[in-house]
Amino acid sequence: MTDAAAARLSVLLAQMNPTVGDIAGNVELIRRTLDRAQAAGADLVVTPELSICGYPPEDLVYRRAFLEEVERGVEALAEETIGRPAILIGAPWRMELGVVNAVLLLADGGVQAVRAKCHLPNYGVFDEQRVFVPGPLPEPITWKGLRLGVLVCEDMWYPDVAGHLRATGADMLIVPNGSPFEVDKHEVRLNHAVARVSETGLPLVYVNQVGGQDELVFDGGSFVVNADYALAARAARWAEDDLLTQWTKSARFGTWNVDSARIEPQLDRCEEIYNAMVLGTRDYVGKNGFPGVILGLSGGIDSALAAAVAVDALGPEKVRCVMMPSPYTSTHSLEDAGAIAQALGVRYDTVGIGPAMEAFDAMLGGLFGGTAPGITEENIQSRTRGVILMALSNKFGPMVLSTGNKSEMSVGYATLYGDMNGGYNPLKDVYKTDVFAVCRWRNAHKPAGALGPDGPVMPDRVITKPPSAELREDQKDEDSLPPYDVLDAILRGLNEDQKGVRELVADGYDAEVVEKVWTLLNRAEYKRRQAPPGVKITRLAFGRDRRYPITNRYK
Ligand SMILES: Nc1ncnc2c1ncn2[C@@H]1O[C@H](COP(=O)(O)OP(=O)(O)OC[C@H]2O[C@@H]([n+]3cccc(C(=O)O)c3)[C@H](O)[C@@H]2O)[C@@H](O)[C@H]1O
Ligand SMILES: Nc1ncnc2c1ncn2[C@@H]1O[C@H](COP(=O)(O)OP(=O)(O)OP(=O)(O)O)[C@@H](O)[C@H]1O
Ligand SMILES: NC(=O)CC[C@H](N)C(=O)O
Repeated sequence: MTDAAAARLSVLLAQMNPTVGDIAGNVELIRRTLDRAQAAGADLVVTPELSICGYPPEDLVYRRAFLEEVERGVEALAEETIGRPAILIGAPWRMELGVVNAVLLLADGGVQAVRAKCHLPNYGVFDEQRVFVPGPLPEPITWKGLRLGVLVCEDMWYPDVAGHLRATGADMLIVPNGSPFEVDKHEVRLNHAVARVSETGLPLVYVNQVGGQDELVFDGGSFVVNADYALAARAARWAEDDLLTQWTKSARFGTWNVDSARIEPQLDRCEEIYNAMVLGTRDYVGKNGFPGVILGLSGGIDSALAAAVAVDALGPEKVRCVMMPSPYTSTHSLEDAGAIAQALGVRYDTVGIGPAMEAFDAMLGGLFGGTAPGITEENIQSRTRGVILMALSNKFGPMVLSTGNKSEMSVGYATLYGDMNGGYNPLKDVYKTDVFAVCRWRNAHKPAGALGPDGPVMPDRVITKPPSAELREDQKDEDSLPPYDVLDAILRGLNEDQKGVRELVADGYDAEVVEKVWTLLNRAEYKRRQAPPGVKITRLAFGRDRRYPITNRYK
């Protein structure tokens, strides 16, 4: 593509994994992408939203030095474009109206154009109105005779920006995104894209970020929808990808369309959830510089899944598991924990907690004299395990993974400063019923890019036996909680669907059970506020998605 009369164009969708705040590192990533794009013969490279600083930069945007470093990075990249492909990059950008969430066209050695995001999302996990000002409706960027209609992420979720670009002569819509993962969200994105194509008659290029950032994970899945609504290209999910697309201009209609590109397959629900946990864990551990992780392996399903995720994310040599039996630990738990460690190929140690339990009984006996043993003593077991894991973390450096699933985090069935210890929790947004399904799925499949074993990662018995915390004789989770299928259905109603107790009772759930779950859910807010971060998977994850007061008398 060299001039206005040309009818061919090659666009590279650069689905990259930037690190928030690592401007030099991200500039280098973009520079290398530019090298590959040039080698592949691309005319234009499109990178994700705020690609130079990573998304979301949050309050870093308030810092002048940060914005200045971004500007220097942009200048350096602009110089790289002499005699090379042009590139659209995302950057927080100082303008007269304030700091905007911008897209810049770098070409021929300079910044050729700047466009700002109009719709700043401020719901769910997003807080963009806190740090950015909205831009005016953008007009197309003229480049080599083409009119590029650039809009940023949330701008694609409404008709007005695309409509204005169409009205002002855009040839195509190009959307850089920082769109975090939620189960089934790729369909939602595609539906918005097709709606914009249908309203404007223009093809649409969607480029998403990939990678983990604290509680968010970005799943990639960049794509192109042609003007006839056909999906013309789709990049890999859950991995960096350069998706090269070849475009031609129809001599008859004057429209641009992709006529050759890869279309990667869709994934099923369990594979999505599993990949989200793996990438979230890999990037949290890697981007925060830990040599590996350590976790308590009980022989139960939650720690088995956390261990499998960690091994698939980091490789077995970076995962350490510790069995910490008490007098209540069953033989099958010891056998199963050993079998899981063997299947995963991880270092496995055993540290019994019996001596600590006796020591606490002796130390506290004088003060506890005359009281019946109960939850207090059970929590001491959990806390002893937490102390052991934190000691190993301090001594050898691996970060502790905590393993509480979303059902437990909802009702507060976890011990503060005990099994809630940890730096990151891969299962935090996965309900127990999904834990079962995902374990079955992983035992039968190994996802692309996983560093763990090809075969099963845990014995079947770990999935089929009744869950138990083994904090006293013959304890089962279902002694104190409704069966997990009922509990999770009620929790999904209360959490993701924002239903009230009365609505759930009208849906057929037992009033007493719903009341109990609602009370437990509210009461556990203080625990969740002290819980480690974990990857967002559902429409409503605990964390920024759900901001409830701790001190709260609303019934
Ligand atoms: N509003 C509030 N704001 C701040 N702190 C508050 C608080 N309310 C209580 N607290 C504090 O929290 C303490 C209670 O919390 P905590 O010490 O954690 O103890 P607690 O929640 O009473 O007990 C732990 C629960 O988790 C269950 N558990 C434990 C371990 C594993 C599993 C499993 O199934 O995997 C289940 C166990 O059966 C029990 O129901 C109170 O003693 C008080 O100090
Ligand atoms: N005997 C044990 N040895 C090592 N770690 C343990 C042991 N018991 C509990 N833990 C740790 O504490 C976490 C919570 O354990 P608990 O058994 O109470 O609950 P759970 O939700 O049933 O988890 P799991 O399914 O992993 O057993 C476990 O996931 C594990 O990391
Ligand atoms: N970065 C954004 O603007 C994200 C908001 C958008 N609705 C999404 O999740 O895809």
